[in-house]
Amino acid sequence: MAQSVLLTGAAGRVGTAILDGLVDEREYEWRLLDRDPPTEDQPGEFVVADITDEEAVREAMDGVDAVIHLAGDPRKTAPWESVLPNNIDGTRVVYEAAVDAGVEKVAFASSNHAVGAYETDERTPEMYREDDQFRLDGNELPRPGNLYGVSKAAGEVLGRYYHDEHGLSVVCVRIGNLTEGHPPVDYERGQAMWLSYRDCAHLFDRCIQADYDYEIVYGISDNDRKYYSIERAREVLGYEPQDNSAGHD
Ligand SMILES: NC(=O)C1=CN([C@@H]2O[C@H](COP(=O)(O)OP(=O)(O)OC[C@H]3O[C@@H](n4cnc5c(N)ncnc54)[C@H](O)[C@@H]3O)[C@@H](O)[C@H]2O)C=CC1
Ligand SMILES: O=C1O[C@H](COP(=O)(O)O)[C@@H](O)[C@H](O)[C@H]1O
Repeated sequence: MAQSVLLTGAAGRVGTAILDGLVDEREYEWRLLDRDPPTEDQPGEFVVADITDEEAVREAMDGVDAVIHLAGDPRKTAPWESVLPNNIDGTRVVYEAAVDAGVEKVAFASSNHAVGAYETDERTPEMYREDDQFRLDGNELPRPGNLYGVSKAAGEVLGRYYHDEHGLSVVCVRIGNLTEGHPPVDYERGQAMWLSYRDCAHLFDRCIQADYDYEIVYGISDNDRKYYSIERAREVLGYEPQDNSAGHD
């Protein structure tokens, strides 16, 4: 039987990359959720709801095997008044409803900004370059450089709690810079953390398919320039990225 997957934040950029890459490739039964109604035909049932609405999220979770949780405020400048409800409380609501519905796995869209403060003046810009050996691998403590990053670190810790106390399988994907078609231009940091649309779709597909307990992995393509290791994503999820920001100049 096809696995049923709830995709929150389905109308956004990451949601679009995932759906574009997987709809014809995989026989998932998609349930899509976003507070913004769809503007075109969708490949599954579309629930218009806010993730802070506990009852609506519970209903959307019914019969679901796995959740890809993307909904939230993605702005690095997002104020506390927005990240507290949308990114922190909304994420708690999603995990809680997943546990209550007996969902097996949740993949949480974390961010490079959960660890942005590792990019110190002493390390940059050298760490964005190919010959630099500095790597973050997911074992380091969060070190956010803004309140958005704090909210993503909170989502990761909530996932740890729902795994340890309730047995939910959780993978937190610290997504780099998702840009369609080509890596960011004239932006070394963005090139080091580029995630192509097809690698993004493949990575979240692996989050649905693989078995894990609690994991933090980096979501970037196989870039020559990098300061995030993708080894854990390869080992645990079977992630095999095809793109590289090198060679796009
Ligand atoms: N695009 C990127 O490069 C990166 C994205 N991320 C994370 O990935 C996730 C998706 O990001 P994007 O697709 O780029 O953002 P986006 O803004 O394009 O999509 C987010 C979607 O979530 C929905 N949403 C926001 N708050 C909601 C709420 N309270 N209830 C229901 N729906 C809500 C919005 O309507 C929107 O469709 C976010 O959590 C973001 O923090 C993390 C790192 C990098
Ligand atoms: O978490 C996010 O990170 C990406 C990349 O960060 P940036 O500081 O290099 O722009 C960002 O584009 C995205 O909007 C955000 O959600």
